[in-house]
Formats: sequence, C-alpha cells, structure tokens
Amino acid sequence: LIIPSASFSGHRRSLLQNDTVSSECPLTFGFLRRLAPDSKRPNLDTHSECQYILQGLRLVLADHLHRTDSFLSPLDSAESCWGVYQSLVGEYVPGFDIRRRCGFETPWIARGCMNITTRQEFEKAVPRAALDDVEAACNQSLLNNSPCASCTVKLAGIRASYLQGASIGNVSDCTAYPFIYAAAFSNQFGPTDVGTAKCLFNLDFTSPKSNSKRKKIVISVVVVACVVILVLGFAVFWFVRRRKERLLKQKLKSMRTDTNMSSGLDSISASTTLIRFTFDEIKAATRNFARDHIIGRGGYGNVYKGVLPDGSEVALKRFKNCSAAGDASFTHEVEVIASVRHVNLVALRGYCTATTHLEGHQRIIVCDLMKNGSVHDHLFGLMENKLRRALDVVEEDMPELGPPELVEKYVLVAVLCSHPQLYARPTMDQVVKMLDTDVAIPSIPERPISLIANLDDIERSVSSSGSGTLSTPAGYQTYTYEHEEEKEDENQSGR
Ligand SMILES: Nc1ncnc2c1ncn2[C@@H]1O[C@H](COP(=O)(O)OP(=O)(O)OP(=O)(O)O)[C@@H](O)[C@H]1O
Repeated sequence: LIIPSASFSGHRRSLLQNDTVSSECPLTFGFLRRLAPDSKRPNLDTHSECQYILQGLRLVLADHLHRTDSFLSPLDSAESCWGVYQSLVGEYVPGFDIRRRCGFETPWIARGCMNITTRQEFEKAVPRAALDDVEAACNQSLLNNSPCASCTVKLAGIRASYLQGASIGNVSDCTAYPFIYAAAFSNQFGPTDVGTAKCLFNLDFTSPKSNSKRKKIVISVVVVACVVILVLGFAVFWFVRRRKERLLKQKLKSMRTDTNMSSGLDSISASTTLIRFTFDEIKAATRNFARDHIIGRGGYGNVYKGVLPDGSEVALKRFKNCSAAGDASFTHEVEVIASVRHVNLVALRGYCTATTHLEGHQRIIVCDLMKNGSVHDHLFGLMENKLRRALDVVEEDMPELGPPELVEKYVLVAVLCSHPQLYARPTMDQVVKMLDTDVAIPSIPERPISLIANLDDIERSVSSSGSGTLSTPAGYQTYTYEHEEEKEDENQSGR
C-alpha cells in the first residue's frame, strides 16, 4: 500500500495493494495541524488516544459537511483517507496504527446514522424549530464553558429526540451526527474554530505553545511590572533620601552657624552674619562691664574687651545716654557697617539693644578685638617709623589716589567722620553718598572740647542735614572722662 503522506488535502491518488485505484480522499486533514500548529500531544493511553483520533475524524467530517453538504466521503475513498490520517497521526504518535489499535472499521467514513448522508436528509430528520434552538445556543464562541454547555445540551436532545435509529460504524454514528452538523452549520465560526473543536469534539487545540506563549506573556508582564515598580521604588527612595540629606545638610549648616556665633542668638538678616546679642550675654562677656575690661574711650562711650562663649575675644563699644527711640536707625547703621568688609576695617560681629531697669536703655556693638595695640600706639608708638616712611612715600608721589580734589574730598569726609562734635559726624549712608556722588561736603565745624551727646539728637540733627548742611547741635553736655568714670562708679555701686 502506497500512501501519500506529504499532502492532507486529499487530492492525490493512492494505490491499493491489488492494483485497484482508490478514489482520492475528499477530506481535508490539514487544518487539524493548523489548529494545533506545534501542539505536543499528551501521552495518552490507547483508549484515550483512540477517542482523540476519533474526535479528530469527526471534526474533519464536519469540515467536509460544511464544504460539500455531505456527511460522508465516497466509499472508495476510505482507504485513501485512512492513509492520509494515519500519516498525520504518525507525526504525533509515531508507530501508532490507528485502525488496528482502535478497531475502526475500514469503511467507516462511508457509513453513518440512519442512512442520513447529506445536510438535507439531516434537516428532514430533525424539525426546523429544534435546529433553530441549536443555532440559538451554538452560534457563538464556544470556547467558554457556559455557552458550550448550553450548546451540547441542545445537541444531546436532538440525538435523544430525533436520531434514535441505527448507527452504522463507530465514527459517524447518531451520537456524533448532531455535533458534526452543528459544527458545520449552527456555529458562525465553523469547524475550524478552536472553540468549536474544543466544545463539540473535546479536542483541546489550545496548544501548549500558545499556553506557554500566554504564560510567557504573563510572566513578561509580571517581570516588567516588578522591574517598573522596583525602579519607581528606587527612584522614590533616592529622591526622599536626597531630600532628607539636603534638609540635614541645611540643618547642620544652620547649626554650625549657630555654634560658631553664639547659642540662642538671632541673626539679623540672611545677607550678613550679624548677631543680635542679649544684654545678659554682653554682661557675661565683659564681666558686667568691669573696669579692667575697658580698653578705650570714644565720644559715644567706652570700649570693653570681652570673651564670647565660644572663647573668641571681642571689643564691645557701649553707647551712652541713648534711648529706645533711635534703635531703628541705629540698627540700620549697624547693618550698613556690617555689610562693608575691608582689610582696614574691623569686622562687626553683632550688636545689642535692650532696656534695663537699673541701667536704662543699652546699645552695644560687638566687633573683632584688635590685639596689636591702639591706633594711637600705631601712629605714635611702634609703628611710628614705618608710618613716617610710608607717609614720605605718599607725599613724594600719590599716583593711585587720583586728582587732588578727590583726595581733599576723602580727607574732609574722614575728618567729619572722626569729628569730636558727634552731631557733625555723617551716617554711613551719607558717607557713601558723599564719596560716590558730587554732593557737597559740609563745612567742618570748629573743634570744641569733647561733648557727650544724646544719640537721638545726633540722629535728628544728621538726618535733617542730608543736604550737606549740618544743623546746630542741641542738648550737648560737657564731656570729661572723670565725669564718665563717676557715672560708671555710680552704676556699679547701684548694681
Ligand atoms: N576693635 C577694637 N579692638 C581693640 N581696641 C579697640 C577696638 N575698637 C576700639 N578700640 C579701642 O578703643 C578706643 C576707642 O575706640 P572708639 O571706636 O570708641 O574711638 P572713636 O572712634 O574715637 O569713638 P567715637 O566714635 O565714639 O568718638 C580706640 O582708640 C582703641 O584703642
């Protein structure tokens, strides 16, 4: 027996052993393979294997019915069809002789139920209403259990009600007929649909590959989701950590600033590191303004040496006879001075304004302590020779100082700033204005003996002299060191 195995379309001729020509197999087996392209069939026992093969044949017959309106292929095509099917099955179950192992009768394909061989004969045997019922139940995707169940129940009813006659053979018997018919005509997707094959013929063509494909997709989605979640989690963690670090750094920075300056001290503004000291801190630094801490005296008051909690030594200038009314302009002055940094200027550390019961209103400025003696020392002491030499040089040629009018202006401003009559001294704003613009420099008042002034009067006087004309001082008292020391003694004994 020579059986064509390369094609399952059934259009080849096959030869019987006795040289009689078998009719071509009109059945199409190829779509079975298409339904399960790479299916790895499970290892089944012989009975189950035969059932599987039988249902496959029924599905092929349904396809044949669908195409030709005929349930059966011609009798003489049986051998040919067996051969084609054997080849196909052999690909999946090598060496499995389907007819011998399963006991299928050789002419099975040519037999059927109650001699019904065509669609018309079937539709005569079964009433239209029943067929409509079947269509209503089966004309949908049968992949899922629920529609499949309602369809198969209807089909079983057809067998029980209208196909009770004799079955010939075991392939296309009366039990199988309604299923073959339904697959061919009652379901819009036809017999080649995976759902139809699964529901009506128990052929699960949802191949392991497609299952594994689905599994792979699910696994890939889960893995990608996990990776995305991990990356997002890491990004959030990193962001939160960076933020925390930044906050911590800021905190440390501010703590460092606090520690460097003094604990519990307020910074006046973010632009300067000027500290607002409390009066208690000032008293602690100067041992309550002890006499032996006095390192100098100026028109506005004494200068004390002090030590801050961080151990740094400072000079504190305590203004006399002041009131709270002028604190705002005092603070402004202090800030302006603090914003100026120059090698020849002592750095201002901070200030203090406070009103005490016993000592009245207090204004103190705190700056770095210059340890190399007073300006006087430098001018007339150790530095005398050096200075003289420097002045000689300056006198010889003053190349970088500019024109004489400018130098004169600088000198006049300097003289005003250090004028013993306090009201004559300009504010820092006025100094800047005089140096930077062409505003006229006020004439320098006579230098009388030192005066002690009320700062409010000075402020009033100076602010009204913004045009450059100094107002007449008012309310000044004669100032002597002796007088000042007496007052301090009184203060200390009062304390
Ligand atoms: N930062 C400092 N370090 C060391 N000594 C200082 C410091 N500041 C002032 N002194 C000493 O105190 C003295 C008086 O200084 P102060 O600033 O009061 O002088 P002034 O400018 O004449 O005063 P005023 O402006 O009140 O008339 C200085 O001559 C100096 O010896």
